[in-house]
Amino acid sequence: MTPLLEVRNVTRRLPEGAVLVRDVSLALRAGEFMAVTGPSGSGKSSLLYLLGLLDRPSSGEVLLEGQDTARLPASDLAALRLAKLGFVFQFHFLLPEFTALDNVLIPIRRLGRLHGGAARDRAMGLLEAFGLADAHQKLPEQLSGGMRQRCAIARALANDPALILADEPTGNLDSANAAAVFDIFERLVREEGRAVVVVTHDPVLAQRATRQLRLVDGVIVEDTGRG
Ligand SMILES: Nc1ncnc2c1ncn2[C@@H]1O[C@H](COP(=O)(O)OP(=O)(O)OP(=O)(O)O)[C@@H](O)[C@H]1O
Repeated sequence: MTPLLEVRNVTRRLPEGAVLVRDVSLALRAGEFMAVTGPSGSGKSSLLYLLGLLDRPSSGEVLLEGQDTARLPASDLAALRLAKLGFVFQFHFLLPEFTALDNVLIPIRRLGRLHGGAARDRAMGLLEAFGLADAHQKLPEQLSGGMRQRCAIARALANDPALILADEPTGNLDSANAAAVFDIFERLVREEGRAVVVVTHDPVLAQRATRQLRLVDGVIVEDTGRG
């Protein structure tokens, strides 16, 4: 079966020559939960941006559902990200002037597959699933840190992406809220068959993933899912 996402011999070099990611190849399938670990500056975020079509490799291929993305214009990449990928970052990036509900509704409306009540039902369903039903009219600043990050995850799932990419999503959370975020990721993988890639510094949380990818100096030094 075609992998959800495949990168082949991907290198990302800065114009002045520094190499952030060097000759990385991997395939990611539905139902995989992959933790990306490695020392600070080892290229974890750089790799995640390449996997998420937020950045382009200097060389190598990035295929989403078998489609080569190399020559797609930026607008097509943005459309693919909106429809097929969900992102969660260390900082929630919720829009401060919009309610929790509107933050989840905005990507649904931008994609335009669901309208009116159906769009609202989808957004409310996600907020309910993450314990935010009663908070749907609150602004981000009125939510706790854990609630904000769960709202950011609800937003990442708004358009039903097959793949969720998370960069240090628990970096600003206490251990209970961090564990709750990983509980959600496990559920998305086990019960819904999505794929999750999570960059984390936390070795205990990383062990909850089903696949471990370790980077040093932009190179994969361990990938338990290879083979
Ligand atoms: N656009 C850029 N311009 C210059 N340097 C960059 C750029 N992007 C990344 N870097 C540098 O490349 C290296 C790899 O960065 P990256 O953020 O991918 O590492 P990381 O493993 O995610 O690090 P951390 O764990 O500290 O977040 C770092 O030394 C970083 O400072």
